[in-house]
Amino acid sequence: MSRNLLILAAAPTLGELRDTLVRLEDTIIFALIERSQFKHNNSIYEENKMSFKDGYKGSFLTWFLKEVEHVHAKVRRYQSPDEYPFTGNLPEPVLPPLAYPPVLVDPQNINVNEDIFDMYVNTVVPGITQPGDDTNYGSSATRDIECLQALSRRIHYGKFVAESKFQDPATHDEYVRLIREQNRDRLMELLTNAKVEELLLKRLKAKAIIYGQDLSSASMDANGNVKTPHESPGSSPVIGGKAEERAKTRVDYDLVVSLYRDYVIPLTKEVEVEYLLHRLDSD
Ligand SMILES: O=C(O)C(=O)C[C@]1(C(=O)O)C=C[C@@H](O)C=C1
Repeated sequence: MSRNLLILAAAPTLGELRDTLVRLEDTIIFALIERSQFKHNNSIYEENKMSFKDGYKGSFLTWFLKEVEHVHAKVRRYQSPDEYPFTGNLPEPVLPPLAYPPVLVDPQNINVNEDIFDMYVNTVVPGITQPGDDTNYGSSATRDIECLQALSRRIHYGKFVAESKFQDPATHDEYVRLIREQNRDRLMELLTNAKVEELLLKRLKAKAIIYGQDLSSASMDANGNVKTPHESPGSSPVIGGKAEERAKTRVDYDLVVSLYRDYVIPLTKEVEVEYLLHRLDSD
């Protein structure tokens, strides 16, 4: 179960944090499925492709992000320690500040959203969408923002994960020693748990396959019951399946797995290491 960051008396446990990361897998997979129903619509991402009546210079997506983040900043989104904006110069909230318990010690206010944005626009979108332009720019960019926000939240959760590892009595002294040495490589080794990563990738593949199935009339019998794999060989669930089977799911499950393996987990670990390297700055 995940916990409300506002009512935390102490740092969440590693188990609680991992539960939140598991839940965010669902959010991310569904957001990717939502985006993949529209074509690539590359015009959204090109700088100065569209002319804005308000004089803005940049891409349609960055303009949209700026507008959305302005509204969200006003309702205190970026005061929450697990929410990080992609744009700058945001307005002050219209509501009084909330008192978040000081769980994180984050003097640098580490924010890797630039890397997340580049990875998402240049690798994820071309991978999950069909090429071409269907002019659904607003709808596509709305889904893009949902994907970006979910990825950003997941990756910056690495700060909480790092804090709980730092506070774990079994490894605390070792972390303190490595932080004092500013030993990035050893910190990376110490915080890595290969077994957890392996299980995560297996679970993610199963989820992407199951959530990605199209339960349309072709996969139902006359009574509206879902056909089991042997009744409907062509549209069977495809755990361990081939490329042509993969194309029948709403999102390419191999792509979801490689997104996590090559970007989401490494960026989370990068956030963890950066956080730890600065953990003792104010001591
Ligand atoms: O669960 C952890 O211990 C984490 O640090 C999170 C995470 C991940 O990104 O999912 C990152 C590093 C570990 O090797 C395992 C998993």
